[in-house]
Amino acid sequence: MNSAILISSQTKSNDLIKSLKQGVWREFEWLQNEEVGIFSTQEIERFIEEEEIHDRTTLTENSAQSLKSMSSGERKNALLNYLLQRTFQTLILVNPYDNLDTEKVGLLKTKLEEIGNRIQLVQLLTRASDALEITQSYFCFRNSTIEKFADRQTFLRTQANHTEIANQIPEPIEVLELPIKTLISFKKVSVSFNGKQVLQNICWDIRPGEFWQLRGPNGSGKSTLLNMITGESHKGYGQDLTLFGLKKGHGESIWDIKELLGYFTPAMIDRFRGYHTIENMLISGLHDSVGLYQKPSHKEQELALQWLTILNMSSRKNDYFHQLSQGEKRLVMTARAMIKHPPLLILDEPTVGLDDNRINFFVALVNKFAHDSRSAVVYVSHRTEKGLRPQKCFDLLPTKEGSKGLINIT
Ligand SMILES: Nc1ncnc2c1ncn2[C@@H]1O[C@H](COP(=O)(O)OP(=O)(O)OP(=O)(O)O)[C@@H](O)[C@H]1O
Repeated sequence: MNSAILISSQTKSNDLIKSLKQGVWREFEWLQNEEVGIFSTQEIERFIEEEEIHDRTTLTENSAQSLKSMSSGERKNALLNYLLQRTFQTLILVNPYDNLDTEKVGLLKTKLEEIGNRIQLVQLLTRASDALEITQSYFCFRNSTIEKFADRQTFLRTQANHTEIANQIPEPIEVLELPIKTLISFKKVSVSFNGKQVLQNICWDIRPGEFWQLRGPNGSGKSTLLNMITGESHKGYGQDLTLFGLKKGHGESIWDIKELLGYFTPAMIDRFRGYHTIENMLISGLHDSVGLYQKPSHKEQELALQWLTILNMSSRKNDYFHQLSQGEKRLVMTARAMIKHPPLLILDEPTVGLDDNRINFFVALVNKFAHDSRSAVVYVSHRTEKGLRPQKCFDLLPTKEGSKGLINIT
């Protein structure tokens, strides 16, 4: 029986999977006796860790490329191919389309519908609209219980409506103004890896206050482009790339860049292991660290409280960050990236894994921030996020000679 279970971004999917396999839920008791494979981003992260720490290349035995250096789409394919070589009777899929471009989502759906005729699929989804057409029974995991829906229509009706944020975005303590007209300037920048051309003659200027969406299919070079801005990639050296008025490779340090940048990508949370309160986590955005390592000032605490009020978390300022759900952590980390109104804010696929309710709130927050602040915003996403209002899109269009860039005014 192919099933879909709607979960929220608060749900700890690993715990839910464990309880499903242990037969805690009557509706899924049959899972106890099954060979179960798991298809999720967390599983991919686990295999990457195995590769890095133990040098085990389970998913990439027949590939010249490491799992870590693969794009999200390539990683998903590697995991799916691995799972399909085993003899599982059931596959549990956790948000299988996260990080995939529209074409890959279509291909994966076709593949899963075909697999769903042979083995059982249990989909754990934060977005109701992701449920496969071949799904036969629909559930929701809410208040620690599993509830059954009468049919697909009732299940789909759970999707929330668009929301707006009424509060003004809090002003920063210090305004970071740069006396320049262009924050970032790529002029005919090209990148290749091991002879494979990824980016070709990219020209892109980001000016103060602009709201961009960066789009492109899996592997088109979005992260490669962003990594040249954040300093995570050395591919910008020797090219015509200007970051905050400084030509790349002319003495700028990673700290100079960090000061001017707000950045959030969900992987930051997966790698973060520290113990900090939510309040301190937010304030750490003013100090360019993840987690606070000094006593916060009264002004900083006041500012954090204003942000927590926007996030509807003001009563929880002293809770520990690691105790939050995935969705709550995302919101706190996004606000952390916004708190100092950096000249440039980069949000890299921030809504992956969030549920429909939270996505609506998140989109409203980003729209509001882009509108109220003087920060430029670059928002990376495969999905056309309903309600998001970027002014311009930078589209990467893959060709045999690497991706070309195209600017679209929305
Ligand atoms: N360090 C590396 N070594 C080899 N190849 C790499 C490396 N980094 C990126 N690539 C390759 O460059 C291409 C672009 O990767 P990138 O991660 O920038 O794409 P992306 O558009 O961000 O993809 P996705 O949407 O899937 O995250 C991919 O084919 C990827 O495998």
